[in-house]
Amino acid sequence: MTKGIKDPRGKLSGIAMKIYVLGAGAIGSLFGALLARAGNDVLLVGRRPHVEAIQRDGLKVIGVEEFTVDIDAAVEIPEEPPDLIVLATKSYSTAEALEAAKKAIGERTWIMSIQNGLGNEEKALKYTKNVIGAVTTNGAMLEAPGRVKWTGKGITVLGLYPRGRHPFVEEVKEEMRRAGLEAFVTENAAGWKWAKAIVNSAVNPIGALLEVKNGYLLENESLLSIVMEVVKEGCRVALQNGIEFEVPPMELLFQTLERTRENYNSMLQDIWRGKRTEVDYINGKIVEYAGAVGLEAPMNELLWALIRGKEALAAGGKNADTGRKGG
Ligand SMILES: NC(=O)C1=CN([C@@H]2O[C@H](COP(=O)(O)OP(=O)(O)OC[C@H]3O[C@@H](n4cnc5c(N)ncnc54)[C@H](O)[C@@H]3O)[C@@H](O)[C@H]2O)C=CC1
Ligand SMILES: CC(C)(CO)C(=O)C(=O)O
Repeated sequence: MTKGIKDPRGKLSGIAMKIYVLGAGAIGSLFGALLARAGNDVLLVGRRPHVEAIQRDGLKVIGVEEFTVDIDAAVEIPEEPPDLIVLATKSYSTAEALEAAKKAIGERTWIMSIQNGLGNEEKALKYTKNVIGAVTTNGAMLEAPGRVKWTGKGITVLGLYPRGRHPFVEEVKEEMRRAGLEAFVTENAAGWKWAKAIVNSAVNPIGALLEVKNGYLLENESLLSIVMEVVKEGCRVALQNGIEFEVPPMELLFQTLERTRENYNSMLQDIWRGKRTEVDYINGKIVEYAGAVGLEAPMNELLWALIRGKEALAAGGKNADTGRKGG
């Protein structure tokens, strides 16, 4: 287990960054564990069962790599401003999490969203101009309190949000690389966030409605053509909103489906757990941005409504086709 010696300022001596992970669930705990193992002063801010398990036994990482890290964890964010807040809640928790964290957002504090969906960085920009947008294709799952599974090694693209460059972004990229995360800087963070959201807007709801692995969408011709039409609709909305792409979403779609053939997507997993999904911040946001520029987004609108309906059924514990209780 790694643990540094705190200096009078409360920073671990000779440590690169003081980092709070706000919303330490699956992906936040993975990023936090890796950054802590690399010697950063990391605090995970999460929910009680997970926090207490970490305080008792450290945080165990399994899957791609296996290690245990002795890392600070708390249910409340401290007032002392860190260098970096990694925003890792689900998108529907962002507003509340940031409002609760505002006491910790100092003049020099940066906020980096590693979330899926649209609108998170805009919420962070209400508190500071120091915002980084990041897209990660790493996969993580919280197996139990105090234990996170690194389910898939991917890349993380990060940049000053909405676009541009800043030396601090390069520093974060270097820290992520030192931590064993494959990280790259982009000057077009907004374009990457939109490209990922457009891929999610097509893959997640269709995979969730049919309850199939991502690979099935590749193998079934008629389904793939629908997925591609949803991607095209999202691209039209993005371009009309002035978004440019470094990687075309259609290319990212096929890369993603190939790489994650065996995945049940996160929206389907949330539905199976009877949890709220992020559909409002994926398909819902695309519908909102379409309206803002006088466009219609009928496919996103339909998928948004269908997933809301499926969420309601799952929350009520009913299975649509039989009406029987449970899965
Ligand atoms: N899990 C994954 O493999 C990946 C997730 N993402 C994205 O990252 C974001 C987080 O996803 P997950 O880690 O899977 O979700 P999660 O639900 O496992 O983790 C979020 C955690 O934040 C906690 N939380 C919410 N509000 C809080 C607050 N105010 N203070 C403290 N804790 C709070 C929740 O209770 C939860 O434990 C989502 O936008 C997701 O789409 C992106 C890539 C991969
Ligand atoms: C890329 C994809 C679709 C992988 O499953 C994902 O981001 C998710 O499941 O939310």
